[in-house]
Amino acid sequence: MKYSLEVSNLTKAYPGSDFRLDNVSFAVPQGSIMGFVGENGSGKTTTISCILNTLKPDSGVIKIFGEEMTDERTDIRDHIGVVFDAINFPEALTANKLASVFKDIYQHWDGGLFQHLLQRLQVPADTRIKDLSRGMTMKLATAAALSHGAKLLLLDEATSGLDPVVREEMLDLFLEFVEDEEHSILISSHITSDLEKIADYITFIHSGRIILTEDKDILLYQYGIARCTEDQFQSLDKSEYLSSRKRGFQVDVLISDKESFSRQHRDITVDNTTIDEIMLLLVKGDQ
Ligand SMILES: Nc1ncnc2c1ncn2[C@@H]1O[C@H](COP(=O)(O)OP(=O)(O)OP(=O)(O)O)[C@@H](O)[C@H]1O
Repeated sequence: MKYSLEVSNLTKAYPGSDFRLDNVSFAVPQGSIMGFVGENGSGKTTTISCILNTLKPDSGVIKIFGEEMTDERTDIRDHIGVVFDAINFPEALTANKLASVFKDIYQHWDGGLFQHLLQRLQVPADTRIKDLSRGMTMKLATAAALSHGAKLLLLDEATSGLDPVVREEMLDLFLEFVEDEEHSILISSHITSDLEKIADYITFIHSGRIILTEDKDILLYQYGIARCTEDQFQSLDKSEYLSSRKRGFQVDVLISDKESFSRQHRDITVDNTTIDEIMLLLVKGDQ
């Protein structure tokens, strides 16, 4: 399998902070969308900043399109499109002015595509950025990220705070971006329903550590939550589940193969699960 992004044993500590990225490893296959989820402060932005080389990792290797990202490889950065939650475009500029700046910065800037995306997303090209709504600014940032020949998009909370209609438009664009099987996306988001719609894989991070990377369809269709009584739970072998969480008189148990579990335990109810529930059980439950 070819990978657009490979992160291996990445570590990063901040002076004066207890937080530490702890041997973070995961990979984004070419042509796919990887959802990156974790609670506030789990290390998503730190990881993405290290990938972008805007933050210097303490150790670890980051490969983009199979090549190691170093300070010198500015050419690789040209192929990475970025949309962050806090966009910091110069506020006095309009989208059209921004286009003339990007034309000089990016070797592969496609002005026609940028105008097409502005029209499609209904972003006014002659309004100053400071007068655009937050949704408009995020759409503008996305149009820019998609217009300089990027093959890998890094999206850090790019859809947070946007209404469902705008989010749907953005998700459609992301799906179209990866359609040719060459482009890939790493997207961090707290809106896990968005990731359920578009992601091919999900990586969970907790306290600076990767706790699970899995195919999304396996998570949604093969994983499950067994709703056990205390007695039923006590009868289970630890090898049969990933995590458990007591809730009143019930114990929720995360299992990785609900069909095989149900065959073994016909008396236990097993529900489908969601990315949110899996995260809760992995983070709050007992392993
Ligand atoms: N410059 C810094 N100096 C010290 N600590 C920092 C710095 N930047 C981030 N941190 C800490 O590192 C931890 C991880 O932060 P990070 O922004 O990577 O988390 P996140 O998963 O992106 O969170 P969120 O979902 O809230 O955006 C947090 O505890 C944060 O306070």
